[in-house]
Amino acid sequence: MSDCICDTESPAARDGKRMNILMPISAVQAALAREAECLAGIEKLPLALCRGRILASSVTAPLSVPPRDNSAMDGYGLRLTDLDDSAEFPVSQRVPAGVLPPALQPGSAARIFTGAPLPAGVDTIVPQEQVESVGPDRIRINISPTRGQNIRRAGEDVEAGNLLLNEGTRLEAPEMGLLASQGLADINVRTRLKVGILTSGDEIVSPGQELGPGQIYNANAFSLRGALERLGCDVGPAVQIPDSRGATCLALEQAARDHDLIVTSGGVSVGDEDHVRQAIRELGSLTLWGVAMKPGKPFAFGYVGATPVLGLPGNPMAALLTLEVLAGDYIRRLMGVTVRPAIPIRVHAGFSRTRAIPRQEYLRVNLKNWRGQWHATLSGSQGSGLLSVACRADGYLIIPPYQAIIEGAQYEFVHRDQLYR
Ligand SMILES: Nc1nc2c(c(=O)[nH]1)N[C@H]1C(S)=C(S)[C@@H](COP(=O)(O)OP(=O)(O)OC[C@H]3O[C@@H](n4cnc5c(N)ncnc54)[C@H](O)[C@@H]3O)O[C@H]1N2
Ligand code: MOO
Repeated sequence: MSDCICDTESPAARDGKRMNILMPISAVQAALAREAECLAGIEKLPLALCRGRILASSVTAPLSVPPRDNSAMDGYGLRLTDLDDSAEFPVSQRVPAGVLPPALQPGSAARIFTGAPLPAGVDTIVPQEQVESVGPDRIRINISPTRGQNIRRAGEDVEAGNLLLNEGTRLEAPEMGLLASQGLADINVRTRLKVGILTSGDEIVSPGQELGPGQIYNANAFSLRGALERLGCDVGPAVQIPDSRGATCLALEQAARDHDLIVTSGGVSVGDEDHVRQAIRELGSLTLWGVAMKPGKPFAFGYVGATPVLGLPGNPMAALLTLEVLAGDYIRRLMGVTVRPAIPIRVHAGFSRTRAIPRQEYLRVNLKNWRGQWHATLSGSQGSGLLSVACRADGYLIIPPYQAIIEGAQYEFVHRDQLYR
C-alpha cells in the first residue's frame, strides 16, 4: 500500500511485535468522499425555520432587486445638465420611499429619500448635506456632482431570471435575507440527517448520575452531539453500550434501524475490551481503520447493514477532532451540502519542537498578533484526553507527518469555526 504510513512510534511497533499501518488523512478523506452520497430527503419549510438548513434545489430569482432605480441618499434629485444653467433649483416634488413619482419638471429638483424610486429625468442625487436652502422650496447646489452618483440601479443586487442560490447551499444570515428579498416564503430544504450516537466503555456514566469507583462522566456524548448539531444534524438520545460484543452488536443493529448515520466513540483501538470494530465487521463491513493523525489514530469507518458508521476513538479530543476534521466533509455530503474546502490560513509557529512524528498533528493553539503577523502558541498540554485545552484554543495548528516544528516557520491553521462551515 503505497499511501500508507507505518506507525513506528507505537510501543508495539517499537517492540517489533506489530506494526500498525496508518492511512494518510488525505487518503481517508478521499475514501470517505467516494463513499458519500446524500441521504437526506426534501421538505418545504417556512423561511423563518430555515437557518442552518441546506437548500434542496437551486432557486431562480423571480424578481429584480431593487425593482427600480432608486436613491441611495436622503437629498435632492436633478438632471445634471440643468446645473449648467443655474446652481439654484426650485423643488418641484417630494418623493418618499414607497411611491411611484411623476416625471421631473425640467429645471427643477426633487426632494428625495433613501430607497425612493427616481422620477423619470433624474440622473443625479445630491446628498442634503451638500445643498443649501435659499428660500421656501428653493435650493442651491454648492458642489459639482457627477452624473449617476448615489443612484442604486434596478437589478443591481439580483436580476429576475438569474440563478439566485445553488442547491446544496447552507442557509445562513445573508442567504435568508436574499430569499426574503425575493418574496419567497417557503423553501425546499434537506431534511435533517438522523444521527445516532453510541458511546462505549463500562467506566462511562451520564452526567446527573452518581459516579462509582473508577468511573468518569460521558464527555463524548455531549461534545459529539454539539458538533453534529452545529453541522445541522438531528441527533437522537445517545446510547451508552457496555463493554461486551453482544451488547455492542445489539446497540449497533438498533441504531442502524433508526438512523441515517451512526457515530460511536471508544472501543476501536486494540485492547481486549474494544468491541466496536469487531462488531461492525460482524454486522456489515469495516472499510477503514487507522489514520496517520494525532490525536485520532484508531478512527474506523464501515457499515452496519447499509447504515454508515463512523467509529471514533474514545479519547475525548481524538473523538471530537476526527469528527470535525476527518468526517466533517463526509457528514456534509450525507446532508446534501455542496462541500467547499476550508480556507487555508498560514500562521507562524511561536515555539519549536525537534521531535517529529509519523502522524499529522493537530495542535490546540491560540493566535497572537505580533508586528502585523499571526503567531501560534500552544493552548496547553496536548494530551488526547484533554478537552479543557480545546475550549481555550482558537483552533488547530497542523503539523505534517515527519516534520519538526521550527519557531517562526509557517504552518497551516484552521480556526474552530471553519470546521462548521
Ligand atoms: N496498545 C495500544 N493502546 C492504545 C493505542 C494503540 O495503538 N495501542 N492507541 C491509543 C490511542 S491513540 C487512542 S486514541 C485510544 C483510543 O482507544 P479506543 O477508541 O478503543 O477508546 P477507549 O479505549 O474506549 O477509550 C479511550 C479513553 O477515552 C476515555 N473515554 C472513552 N469514552 C469516553 C466518553 N464517552 N467520555 C469521556 N471519556 C471517554 C476512556 O475512558 C479512555 O480513557 O487508544 C489508545 N490505546
Ligand atoms: O490517536 Mo490517540 O493519539 O490518543 O487520540
